[in-house]
Amino acid sequence: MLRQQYGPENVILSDIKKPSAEVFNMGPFVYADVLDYKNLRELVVNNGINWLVHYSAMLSAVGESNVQLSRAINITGLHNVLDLALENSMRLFVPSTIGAFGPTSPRDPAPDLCIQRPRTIYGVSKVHAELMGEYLHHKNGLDFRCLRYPGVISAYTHPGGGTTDYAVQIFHDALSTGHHECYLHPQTRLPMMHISDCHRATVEFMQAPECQLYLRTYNIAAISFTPEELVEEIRKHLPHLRVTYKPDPIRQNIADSWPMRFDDSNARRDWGWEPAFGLPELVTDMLSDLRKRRVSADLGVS
Ligand SMILES: NC(=O)c1ccc[n+]([C@@H]2O[C@H](COP(=O)([O-])OP(=O)(O)OC[C@H]3O[C@@H](n4cnc5c(N)ncnc54)[C@H](O)[C@@H]3O)[C@@H](O)[C@H]2O)c1
Ligand SMILES: C[C@@H](O)[C@H](N)C(=O)O
Repeated sequence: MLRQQYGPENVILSDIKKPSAEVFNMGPFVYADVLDYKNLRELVVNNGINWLVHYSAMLSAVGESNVQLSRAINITGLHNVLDLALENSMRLFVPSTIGAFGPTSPRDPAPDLCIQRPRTIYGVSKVHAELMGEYLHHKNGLDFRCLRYPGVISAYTHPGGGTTDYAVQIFHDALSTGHHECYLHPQTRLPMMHISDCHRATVEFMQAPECQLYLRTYNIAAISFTPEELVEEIRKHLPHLRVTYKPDPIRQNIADSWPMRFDDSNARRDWGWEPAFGLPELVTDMLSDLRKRRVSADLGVS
């Protein structure tokens, strides 16, 4: 989306992992480790970067299995990015998450401002990011912007160690084996969002004039569903889909501590946030995208 608006050469992607050939050929891609401050600084200075979108992180479930690494990437990495943004007067976007709330937060819905006592290192690091960014905004004028994303559902990448991963994996399974084993209880309700809505929200928020922003961290919402409801919607397209439930105590415990719905009324009021994808649209789009991808990769479709 950014490359369409600003020109492919003006948006540089980075990671520590080699991208797919498709991503690599779309525009500039560089290696950047968020733990290597000198390298980050070189990239910013040499390329005259003025916006920084900081996605690198370890997600909730995988974070619990390596707390030290998660702390390094999510907290030390964030500090590097904050310092860099301040030093070079960049606009900085950092995503937060439904995981920034905990069992003592209001869950249905969770408002922007309420008790936040998450019980995962991921959640703790995201609350830290929200607070550090807001602190540097008020103290030093950093143009820090943060959206709390729901579980994001995309056909482009495989799930990366989160608690909401089932809602992506189920589409892959539905089109391959026709069987999905779900690690959450069928009635576990969580806020979710199609990747297109997530990208559009991020770009619209980054482009919003500062005078419209009464908060620096906003909830954004689109849909909220349970595994059972998702299965019912997928079965409208693939009636043969078989789902079994085998709750994983770690991920179930995390999901039970997160909001069931998000209150995003402030984002709607201040900068005009409006989601486009409901559950039926999300399911239709995911199945059609994944079908095309499987066919072009010469994989069968169940
Ligand atoms: N996916 C979701 O449902 C969701 C929901 C809410 C918020 N978010 C946030 O969005 C961001 C992206 O999430 P995602 O789902 O793409 O996660 P992901 O795990 O798929 O991707 C994280 C990326 O960070 C990279 N990374 C790891 N260590 C790094 C390092 N030292 N330096 C540079 N890069 C490094 C990884 O290589 C990977 O490409 C995260 O900040 C996450 O908290 C995601
Ligand atoms: C919700 C989000 O932050 C991520 N998908 C996770 O489950 O960890």
